[in-house]
Amino acid sequence: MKAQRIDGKAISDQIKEEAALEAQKLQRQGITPCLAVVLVGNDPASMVYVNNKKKACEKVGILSRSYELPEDTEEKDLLALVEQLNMDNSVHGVLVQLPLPPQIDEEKVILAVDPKKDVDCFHPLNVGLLHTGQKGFLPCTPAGVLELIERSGHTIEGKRCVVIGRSHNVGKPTAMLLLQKNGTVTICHSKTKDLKGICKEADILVSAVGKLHTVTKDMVKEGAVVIDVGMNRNENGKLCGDVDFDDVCEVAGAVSPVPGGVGLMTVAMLMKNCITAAKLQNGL
Ligand SMILES: Nc1nc2c(c(=O)[nH]1)N[C@@H](CN(C=O)c1ccc(C(=O)N[C@@H](CCC(=O)O)C(=O)O)cc1)CN2
Repeated sequence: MKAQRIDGKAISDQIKEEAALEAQKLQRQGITPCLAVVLVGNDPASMVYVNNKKKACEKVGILSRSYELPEDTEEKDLLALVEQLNMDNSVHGVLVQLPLPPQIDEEKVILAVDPKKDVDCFHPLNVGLLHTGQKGFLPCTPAGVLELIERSGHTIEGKRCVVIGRSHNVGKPTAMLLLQKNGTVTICHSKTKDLKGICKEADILVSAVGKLHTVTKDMVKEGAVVIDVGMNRNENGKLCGDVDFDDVCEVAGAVSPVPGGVGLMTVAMLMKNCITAAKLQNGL
């Protein structure tokens, strides 16, 4: 059996096209959606991601405003910038790229972003809305995981879903979204006993660990949908996920690759959230 390769490029392009149509509608009403992107320091990966976000904005018709601060920026200066962006009515979304340098408390910065402009959906108020099933932003990477599953033709309702990883920004919210789609969800982590046995039961397996070779073919049920959220470098510096892609393709029904999978969806879902933010702030 050869698994379907889930095409994150095609699906993310489709979502960006949908966002572009929404942006055009807003433009016709005199509203230009605007995202402020704040980058602190010179982390090369963060610079690539921020650039990808700016390019996506351009493609969709969202204005992006870029704020690049030095590595030694003090926490109070970053908080002052966030506050200024919160108060600026022409800015609909505020995003501070993570990770931040060690002198800055990430939690404080997340709390400082106005929940109405929190297009990352990291603020506890938005996390609370998500967990109680209320309307609001959806966290970009987890929402991207669900879109990859559904838009590649797979349903979640009634399926056994296993998420490996319990991070606040990816593992937990992904599990929550799968639950909201009526999946039967298990979260596994570093202390889980019999990881292999639990994974082998999964119809939908999501790996968000950040460790090479976390998922091998002996852990995968025949025909399962496997979504790889990992972002790792192998010994040659090549970007790889958590899943042994070729190996797992021999048993799975569908697998998302890295690169070309969830990462692209993160940016596409961010575009959707920027449109949502612009609409909400204009009473639409
Ligand atoms: N404020 C935020 N910070 C971070 C987030 C986030 O959602 N908000 N997520 C990650 C990084 N990230 C987005 O910021 C991100 C990671 C990967 C990709 C991506 O397009 N990946 C490509 C490969 C790109 C490459 O070659 O390096 C892929 O998987 O195909 C986009 C965004 C941490 N910080």
